Order: sequence, then C-alpha cells, then structure tokens
Amino acid sequence: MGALKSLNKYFLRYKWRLIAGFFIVIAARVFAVFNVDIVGDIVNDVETYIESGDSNLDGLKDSMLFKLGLLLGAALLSGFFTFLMRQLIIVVSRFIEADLKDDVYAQYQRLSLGFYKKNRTGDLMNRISEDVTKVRMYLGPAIMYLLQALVLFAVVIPYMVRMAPSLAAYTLIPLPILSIAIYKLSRAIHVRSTIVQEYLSKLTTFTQESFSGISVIKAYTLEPNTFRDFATLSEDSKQKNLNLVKVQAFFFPLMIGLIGASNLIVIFVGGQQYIDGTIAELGTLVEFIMYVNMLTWPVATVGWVTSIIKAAEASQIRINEFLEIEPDIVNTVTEHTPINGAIAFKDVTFTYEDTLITALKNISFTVQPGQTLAVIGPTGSGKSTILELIGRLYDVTSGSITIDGTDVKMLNLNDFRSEIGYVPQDAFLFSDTIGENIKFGKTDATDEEVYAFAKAASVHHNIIDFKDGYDTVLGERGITLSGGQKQRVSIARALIGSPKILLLDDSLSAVDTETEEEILNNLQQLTTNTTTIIVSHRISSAKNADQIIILEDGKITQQGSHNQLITKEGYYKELYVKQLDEKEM
Ligand SMILES: Nc1ncnc2c1ncn2[C@@H]1O[C@H](COP(=O)(O)OP(=O)(O)OP(=O)(O)O)[C@@H](O)[C@H]1O
Repeated sequence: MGALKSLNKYFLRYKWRLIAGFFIVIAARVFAVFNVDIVGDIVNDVETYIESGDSNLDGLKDSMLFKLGLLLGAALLSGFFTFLMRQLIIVVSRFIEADLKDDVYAQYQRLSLGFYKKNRTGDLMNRISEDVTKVRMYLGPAIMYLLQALVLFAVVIPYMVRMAPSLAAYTLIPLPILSIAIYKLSRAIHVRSTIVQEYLSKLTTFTQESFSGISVIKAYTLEPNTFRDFATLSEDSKQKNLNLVKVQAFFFPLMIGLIGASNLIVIFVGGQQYIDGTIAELGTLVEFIMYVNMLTWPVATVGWVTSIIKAAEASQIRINEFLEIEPDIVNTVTEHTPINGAIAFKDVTFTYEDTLITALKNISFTVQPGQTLAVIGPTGSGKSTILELIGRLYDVTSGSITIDGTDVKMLNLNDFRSEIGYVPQDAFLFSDTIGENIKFGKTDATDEEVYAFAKAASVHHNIIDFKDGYDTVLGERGITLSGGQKQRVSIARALIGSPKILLLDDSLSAVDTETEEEILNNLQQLTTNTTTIIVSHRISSAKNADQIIILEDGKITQQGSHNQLITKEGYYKELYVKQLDEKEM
C-alpha cells in the first residue's frame, strides 16, 4: 500500500466531497437494512394474525399498508443516497484521474530529449492511459465498494448475531470462502486481462504502422504479407481473449453457487431452529435470507477490491518512479540572462548515452554575434549534434559551450531557448492551421507578421494558392505539405520570433536551388543581428557563410571561408567540384 500513499494529496484536495460521500454511504446502507427489518415485521404480523385465529382482517390490512408505505419510502431514500454516493465518490475519482494525468503530462514536458530516446512510445502512452486507469479503479469503485461493504458488515452482522446467534454463525461461514475465491479469481482475471491488453496494444501499433506506411505497402505489393502478419497477431490475441473469458466465466457461477449455499443453510438450519423453537418468529428467517443476499455482493467485492488495489499499487509504483525522474537538463538560473549570440565550443566531446556513439570529438570553434557559420560534412559526421548541443537538448560530455563567454549551463534555460530559432531536420508541423503553425514561433504574432515571415521563407505564394490559405489545416485530416513546403513553413516559424541564434539543420535540402538562393538572400537581410548556423550537404547553402567548418567522423578536418576552402585539397573542394559538375550536366 506504500505507493498508494502518494495519492493522499489528491484525496486531501477533495476531502469535503469524500467526507460527504462517506456519510451518504452510511445513510444509503442504513435505509437498505431498514427495508429488511420492515419485511421481517410484515411476515411476523401475518404469522401472529394466522396464529391468533382472528377473522377481522382490517387491522392487519391497515398495519401492512402503513409498513408497505415505509418500505417504499426507505427504498426510495436508499436509492437516492446510492445515487448521491456514486455522484460524490466516482466523480472525485474522475477529478483525481484528471489531476494525475495532468501531473504525468507535465512531467513528460519537463523531461529531456534523452528520456524520449530511451523509452518506447507505447510505454510512454501506457503510463498516461493504462496505469492511470488502474489507479482510478482504486480511487473510485474500489474505495466506494469497500466502504459500502464495511458499513454493511458493521450494521448487519451485529444485528444478525443479536437476533439469532447460532444461525448467524452458520450463515456467515461460506462468506469468507466466497471472498477468498473471488480474490483468487480476480487475480487470475487481472493477469490474463493484462496479457489481452498487451495484445490489443500490439494490434493497435501494427494497424497504426500499416496506415502510416500504406504507400510503401501498396508500392511493394506487401498487402498479402501484412495481412498474414495481422491474421497471426489477431489469432494470438483471440486465444488470449478466450483464456480470459474462461476464467471470467467462473465469476458469476461461483457467486451464485455460494449465495445458494448460504440460502440453503438459512433454510435448513433456520427451519430446524424454528421448528424446535430456538427461533421464535418466521420473520427472522425471511430477514436472514434477505441479509445473506444483501451481504453476498459486498463480500465478493472485498476479494475483487483487494485485487484492484494490488493492480493499482503496481501501476502507482510505475507512476511514482516516473514522476521522480529528474530531467538531465535542468534550469538552475532564475534571473533573466539576455544574450548577444556569440557562440564558442571549446574541446567539446559528446557521447550519446543510449548508443554510446561519440558523435563529437574535441570540437572547438567560435562564431561572433550576427555571423553565419556553415557546417558541412558526410552523413553521420555529427552536424546535427552540434545544433542539439547549442539548443541544450543535451549537455556536453566534456569541454564547454559558451554564449557571450558564459557557459550555457549558467544561462536561464527558458530565456535562452526563447532566443533560439531551430529548424530540425525532420521539421514537425502540428495538426493545426498553417498560420497557427507559424505562430508557434511567436504566439502573439499578428497576421501581417505571419505573412511577412512566410514571404521571407518563400512559402507565402504556395500558402495562398491553397483554398483556405493560412487557415488550411495540416495533418491527418488536413492537407499534406510537400517536403520543401514543410521546410519553408518551419523556417518561417523559426524566423518569426526574431531569434538571436538561428539553427538550420539541412533545412533547404528539399527546395530547388533557385528557391534556396532566394531564401538565403532573404535570410542575409533579416539576420544581420542573428548568429546563424547552417548545416548542409550543399555548397550553395554554405558558400556565403562568414565561416565554414568541415566535420568528418565527429572531428573538424577543415575550417575557413568558401574561397579559402576551394583552394585546399579535402572534402570541401571535392564536394564543390562534384556539385559544380552536376550543375553543368
Ligand atoms: N539521438 C541519438 N541517440 C543516439 N545516437 C545518435 C542520436 N542522434 C545521432 N546519433 C548518432 O550520432 C552520430 C552523429 O549523428 P548526427 O545526426 O549528428 O549526424 P549528421 O552529420 O547530422 O548526419 P546527417 O547528415 O545524416 O544528418 C551518428 O552516428 C548517429 O547515429
């Protein structure tokens, strides 16, 4: 139960509703028990009337009518309080579920990029859906049923013992057996339903992936293979479901069997005791049968609830472990730290923790504020890593990165990131309108600003050609932009915030050379006060940069301006000659 203690703070948040819920549970159960008492009374009245041999029915009729009225009143009140009880306790569990989801999501936002590289999307999704749902079952139904059961035991059992002690003992004997059996069955159901859930996730992931990769599947006529794989997975899933259904099928027969056994005991033992006079009134037998039926479900819930609590505890342990993870990158500086944009790498080495690939080896370079640096190099040489380190998506393994002479770790992270315009290689656009996607770079931007920066990124003319212009929705239900259009919308998003540092990761690779030139010219005008780093495979993107570095296998092998580098033997000159030849062809 240790892990579940961390939920206490949420309980405290809604304590008044829970306290009210507690009293209402008592009221609902008391009225339910009152009903049984009245039924017992009615039977006793009839018995007394028959035994008295009185031929006048009027007195009996009046008293029965009155008691039936009471019965109706108590049933209505019990129903009303049961409704209120669910409204309070189940609603609180929904509130806490939402709070917990918010906390889990907030932690996702806090964690650094490295965390996401180490964990699979499915597992990340599970924590916010599956695990939280299991905890909610404890917060709502488990607590409500347990409370209901405890109140009922506290009211009914002493009453039964007082009425007929030995009959009470006989009747109550099967109930703990029922509770233990239901607990064991619930555990078995839980284990099997977890497996079913895993298969459901596999099926969902499989289907999702086939939807995303539908063009590849069709182009390579992979439909039969995909279908075969799906059918195998579906068959396995069906088998697991059948295993689950088998144990689930025991649940109600077990309950009905044990209720039947208790009823038989009441009738058999109670009948004998009535005959030999140990029990004076027939009403007692009727009340006992009603109590046994009333107690069966709460007794079963004790077993069921115990298994829910166990499952919730396992989920809460996972949630707690996750909430306690500290992000690798933390902001330790609270005061504002405006920057000018001078970047210096000093002996920077960086190893990715998950793959242990050393992407950068003793890198040193400096860029003055407002200057442009181009980074050129073969694929996998570490170019993107440089940009990720500048944006502090990771921290260096050794060496240092300074901005205006201050170590990046000493800058206010939020301030610093707000000064950066970053266009990653796989520029991601959200399922929103094009206009809103550009505004992500500056949430209070005016429409005029959006148009101006879309023009600077040479994408305005494409956008206005769409039927809905800037209101065109992107993503699953919307339009799909071409690779080049996506890149340019992302550039507009980076530029609109007027960043001090602009990082372009191969961001012009999907546009033709004329558009590339147009954008680079616009950038030159717009970024006189912005330090720009352009990662590229194209000489055309690098040639006008103030400084170019060549990166090979994580090391700087050449450094200089375009004019200097084309005269030196090496990667840059080779690339220049190759791309010149391609252009002439
Ligand atoms: N998130 C990551 N986790 C682990 N290893 C990574 C990660 N990102 C990159 N790497 C590895 O680090 C090395 C450098 O990668 P990087 O993306 O910086 O190269 P790049 O020069 O930008 O390549 P490209 O031109 O293909 O984009 C590669 O060997 C790559 O496999």
